[in-house]
Amino acid sequence: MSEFPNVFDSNVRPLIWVGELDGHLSLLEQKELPQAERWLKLESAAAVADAIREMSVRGAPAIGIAAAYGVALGFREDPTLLNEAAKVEALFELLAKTRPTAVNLFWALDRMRTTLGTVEGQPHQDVVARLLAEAHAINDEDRANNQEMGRQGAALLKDGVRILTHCNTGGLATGGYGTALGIIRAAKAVGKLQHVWVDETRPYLQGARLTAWECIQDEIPATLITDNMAGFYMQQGLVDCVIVGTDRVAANGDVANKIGTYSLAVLCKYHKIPFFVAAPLSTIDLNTQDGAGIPIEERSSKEVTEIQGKTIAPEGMKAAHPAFDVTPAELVTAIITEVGVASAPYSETLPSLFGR
Ligand SMILES: CSC[C@@H](O)[C@@H](O)C(=O)COP(=O)(O)O
Repeated sequence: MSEFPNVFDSNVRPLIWVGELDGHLSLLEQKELPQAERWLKLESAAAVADAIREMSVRGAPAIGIAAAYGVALGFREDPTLLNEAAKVEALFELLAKTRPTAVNLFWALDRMRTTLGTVEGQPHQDVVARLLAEAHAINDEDRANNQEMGRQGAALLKDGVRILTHCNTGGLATGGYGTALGIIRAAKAVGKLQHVWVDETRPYLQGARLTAWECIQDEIPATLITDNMAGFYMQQGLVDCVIVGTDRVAANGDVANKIGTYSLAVLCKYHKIPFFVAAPLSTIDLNTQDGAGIPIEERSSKEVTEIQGKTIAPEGMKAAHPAFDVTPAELVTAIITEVGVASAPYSETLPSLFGR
């Protein structure tokens, strides 16, 4: 049994620091959910980098939070980093190279680098303490931002809403509560939610394994569907809106998210259904002009030819696995953030969320 507070509620938090300065990062192993609830004990930057690369932790905000703890652990492990700039660069590179698409990773590393700049010349213990405090802040702020995003998003929805969602955007993908799934949680909390259609999200099955798990824990009324059923239920008039998360929003409002998101947006356009994107400010990348500038991660073809270690395609069959796609801004009804809701023209409304 887990030594942690009940994870089977809306307090699902995949990243928990245990102990003080000499403690460790406890990470809920997402590859084993829903079959097993196992917590990994991470005590080094390399272990954190592996956990991100191998998807023991995944989801844009959660990747960023893990990387922030990775920086703190890297400095704790090796006091010589204080005097060797090349080692600091190697640490940041180790973490930055884990996954390319979610901008939260780079956002969190930038924030840790800025923090590092404020403790120059200080004793090792103090530097580690400051870095750890920043990682905690990133973790806690993300959760609070998700709750606010939930409030903002729920206000847009009608009573009795039936929502379709893709991938996993819940507590597991964040510091807690979730982005798109956070809005769904909030809609339930205010009594507006009728039902959720959960896309299984081939090939990695984040919907079937993780979102379904969170819905069961929180008693969110939901039905699991395969990705190719979305159009069927829209045609039947049983979907009022789609809400998804995102790994990176470009300055023009193009949205990168889990492969299959673009197809949903096109279906929404045909069926005249609102297509909402939940994005904390940490996922909005004003430095990337449009979707063409967003790197799309290509993952192992085995994740397509195998399901949970069992081969489903004939030996020798090639398979492709772009892990994300880009939905053009023109298909996005609104982008819901913790500081407000943006709609087209995004090149004007997104900067204004940052007070620009
Ligand atoms: C809050 S989660 C938003 C996105 O990160 C989510 O929709 C997603 O695409 C996750 O992809 P993953 O490959 O599982 O890390």
